[in-house]
Amino acid sequence: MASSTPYTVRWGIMATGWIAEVFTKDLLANPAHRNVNDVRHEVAAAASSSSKDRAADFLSLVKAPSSAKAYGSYHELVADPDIDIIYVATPHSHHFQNAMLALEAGKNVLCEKALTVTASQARKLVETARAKGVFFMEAVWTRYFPLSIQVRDLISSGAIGNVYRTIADLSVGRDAADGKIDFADSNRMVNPDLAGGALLDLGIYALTWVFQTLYHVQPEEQKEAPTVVAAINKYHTGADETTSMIVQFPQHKSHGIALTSLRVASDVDGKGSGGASIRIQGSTGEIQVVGPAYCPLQYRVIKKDGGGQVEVVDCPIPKDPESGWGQGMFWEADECARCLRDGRKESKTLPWSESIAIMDVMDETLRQGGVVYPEVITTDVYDAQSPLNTGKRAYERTHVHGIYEAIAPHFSATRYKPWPAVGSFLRSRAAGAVGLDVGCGNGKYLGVNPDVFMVGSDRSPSLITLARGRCMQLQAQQGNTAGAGTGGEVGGAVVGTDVLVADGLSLPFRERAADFAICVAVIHHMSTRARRQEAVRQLLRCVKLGEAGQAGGQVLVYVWALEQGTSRRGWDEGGEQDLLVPWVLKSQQKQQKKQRGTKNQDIGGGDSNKGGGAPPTPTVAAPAEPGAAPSHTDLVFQRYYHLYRRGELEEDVLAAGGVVVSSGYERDNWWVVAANEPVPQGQQ
Ligand SMILES: NC(=O)C1=CN([C@@H]2O[C@H](COP(=O)(O)OP(=O)(O)OC[C@H]3O[C@@H](n4cnc5c(N)ncnc54)[C@H](OP(=O)(O)O)[C@@H]3O)[C@@H](O)[C@H]2O)C=CC1
Ligand SMILES: O=C1OC[C@@H](O)[C@H](O)[C@H]1O
Repeated sequence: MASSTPYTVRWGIMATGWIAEVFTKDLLANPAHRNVNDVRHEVAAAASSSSKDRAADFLSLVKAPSSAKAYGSYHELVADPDIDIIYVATPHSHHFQNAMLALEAGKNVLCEKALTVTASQARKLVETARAKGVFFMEAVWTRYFPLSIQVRDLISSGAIGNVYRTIADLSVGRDAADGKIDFADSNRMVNPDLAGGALLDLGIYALTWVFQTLYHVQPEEQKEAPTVVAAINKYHTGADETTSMIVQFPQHKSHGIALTSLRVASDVDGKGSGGASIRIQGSTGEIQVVGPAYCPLQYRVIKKDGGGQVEVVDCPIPKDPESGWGQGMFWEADECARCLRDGRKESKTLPWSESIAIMDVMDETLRQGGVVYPEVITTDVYDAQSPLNTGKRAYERTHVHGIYEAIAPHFSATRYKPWPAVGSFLRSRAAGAVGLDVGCGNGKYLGVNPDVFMVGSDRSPSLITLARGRCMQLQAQQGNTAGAGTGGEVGGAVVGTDVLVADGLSLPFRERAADFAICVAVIHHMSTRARRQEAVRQLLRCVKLGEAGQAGGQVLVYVWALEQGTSRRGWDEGGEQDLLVPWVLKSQQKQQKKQRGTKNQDIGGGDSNKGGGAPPTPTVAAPAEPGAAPSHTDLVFQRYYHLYRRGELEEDVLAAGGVVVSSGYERDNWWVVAANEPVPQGQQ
């Protein structure tokens, strides 16, 4: 119902990435140019989890009005009373926690697709929206296109008879010559930490077409949840690269074939020569939808008795002539506005139950294909302080990963002696055992026991380059010139080492692959307890289980202690546990002098594994650790540490599902030897 004064919705934009930009520019396009006069949109604020500056830059990029506020955290955004609805534009991995943050704050929410990582998360969001009495919708923009509305209307009117089959494909050909996919492993498209993979990002659109043509149009009382048979090819990161689903509605005698891939393309030459990517097949005709499944611009109707005539309907996206902008995302925003205006909590075009039904299909598909995402992104337990809500990732990126990248050579030059207790642990491992060194830094532990096979991993590519050099050196020393990662028999001793870049929170090793693992001075760099516990869980996952009465694989973990009463640092019981600790990069001249005179016993929380982010901006000559005052030419990098209090590491082992074999304190560090719960005999 149109009124003379358009209903105005004030939007808060959560995240500042690609789609946030596209959507926000669409919000700012004049609705009159798409013949919409009953609603309008205002951009009230944007928030970045990285910094307030980034949010401000985003607002100026999209040309938001100067009244729009910039926030440096998602928490501040959802607390703003001048916002009616939050648009969640973070990666899929974050949707559950971020949407929940907004719903819990009593905000209406439009959340990007795929709604969540799991169906159970989607159900929790819906329950919360219902309990809070707020509007909530999944942002599948395609549903609100005039083209989609026309196609659904044609089906409902019986224009092609009973629809028995829909074939829908959304695939992008990013196959690379070296067998890889043309996305960096860290990219959200293939990174399991960000719920990457073809299905959740692209397959959702193929399923959208299956659902809006076979399910949405079913009469309410006959709505039928489908079954699914799926096949998945996994990429080396663990995300799905090609996924095919047969979605069956047995009572309606219909099949949906939903296809998606990062290897092959729906539009093979980028010119549309591949034909329609969606075919909706009815008893008396067929509708073909042309263009990418997320943003099709044409459909064709072919009737069985049409004598070869094809009706072609173009549905262009109107642009705002002033800005030249218009991408078609404004239609879903208009739907949100109308729902808010009319007091509706869910959209009839994409009801909650339908989003959940689609998530159920995706859940089952991932299950059948064996795709497993990390717990931190699949949990359906809301945590306002989850790193997904606080942006601690950015904090670690700045104060851990980036720093190790920047200081790697200096760090390595001062960290070459194995800690004695770690050395003893390694030397006591059985000959032929396979061990992991998670957060291996420059690889100083890799050659301690030449009778075991060691695989080192680290988050920092620069440190791994140094560690790789160390592997080569070890093998050369032992007469094996074959190079790192090869192993071989040398003078009776077996040499086997290899190194790779990997994040301690998503280790690429097969479950139970190792006999033991070490993780020295790594976990204290993780900025939430959940992440620290997840790191322990990952280590335990990689080592063998023990049968009743028999020890399984052991995991040695070292972390920096809060109780450092005897050290010069002055930290002790009851003090602040989360600290920034300076790393002073001495001016070159001083460094050379120091290295010549160094007797580095090298114990203390100075090692790390974390690296790979953007290089941090060091300060010059900030106060350093007591006794190490920097001069004005020194660079000072602030590294983040969580200092463990007595007993905390053991608690984390238990929380991660492990058992404590032994534990103790050694020179400013707490350590623990952990293992998995022994498996009762006969159950292994
Ligand atoms: N409807 C559509 O056509 C499209 C929808 N999408 C959907 O939008 C969502 C975002 O995709 P897209 O914009 O391409 O992604 P981008 O990587 O471009 O942006 C994601 C943003 O999320 C924030 N963020 C918070 N935590 C993280 C993290 N750990 N890693 C990366 N980013 C983080 C960042 O903003 P900040 O630092 O400011 O917090 C970042 O800029 C996805 O769910 C995707 O499926 C994507 C493209 C098209
Ligand atoms: O939603 C989307 O549509 C367009 C694609 O390029 C993008 O990867 C996806 O997120």
